[in-house]
Amino acid sequence: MADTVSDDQKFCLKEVLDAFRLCLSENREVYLQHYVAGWRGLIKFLNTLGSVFGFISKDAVTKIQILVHLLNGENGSQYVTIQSMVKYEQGNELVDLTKRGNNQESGCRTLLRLHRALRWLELFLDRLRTSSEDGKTSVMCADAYNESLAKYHPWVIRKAAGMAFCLLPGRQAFLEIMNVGSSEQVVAMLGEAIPLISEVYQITEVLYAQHNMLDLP
Ligand SMILES: CCCCCCCCCCCCC/C=C/[C@@H](O)[C@H](COP(=O)(O)O)NC(=O)CCCCCCCCCCCCCCC
Repeated sequence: MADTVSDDQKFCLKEVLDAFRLCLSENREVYLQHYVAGWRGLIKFLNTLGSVFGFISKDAVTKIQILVHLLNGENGSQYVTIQSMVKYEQGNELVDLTKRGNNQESGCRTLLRLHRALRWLELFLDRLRTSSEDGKTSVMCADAYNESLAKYHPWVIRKAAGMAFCLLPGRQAFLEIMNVGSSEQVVAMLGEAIPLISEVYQITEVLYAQHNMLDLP
């Protein structure tokens, strides 16, 4: 039977794992191109979950597009790594530091939103990896969200997110959408992916802290 979803739209955890592996340079810089690719892979997953998640996917896609635009733009060479982006945008006053101004679509503030979401992902995937067969994905997702991203979101977004989480598929179906194989194989691959995601997160967190950019408006 013909598959209605073509291969390049189909989510595969391996693709995300590979992207986050490629993110790290030898001297622990983070390649923006692969960071964006990792997010693109994750969005494919979100899109398989149905239209209730559309408002989340739409926001993430908008942010990815801003970064891709910068990467492919005339100053693209300044955006090779997150480190070079921070240096370039800060050095050229391209970031709004205290209140929203002319630089609402800076790479730094845009990436910060995804960076905060990456912490949610790390917490969620770790819960998924260590959960029992009857673990509830909606609870894992909500707990991870409340521990991370929720504090940056207004009430109305938290409410909408909470409602969407209740519609997540159960653990088994969730693991199957990852297209890796048996549950044990998915769990093993998560065990490989989470430390990489965590490392990318930590490097970015330290960099943003050093530049006082953890609260960009
Ligand atoms: C698997 C279930 C997916 C649940 C996703 C959990 C995260 C919930 C986030 C709710 C965000 C709602 C949309 C709007 C957000 C914006 O207000 C807000 C602030 O932006 P602004 O400063 O430009 O106004 N934006 C954000 O915080 C960025 C949110 C980006 C969320 C990306 C979530 C991607 C989830 C990918 C799922 C992958 C599942 C993992 C499987 C291996």
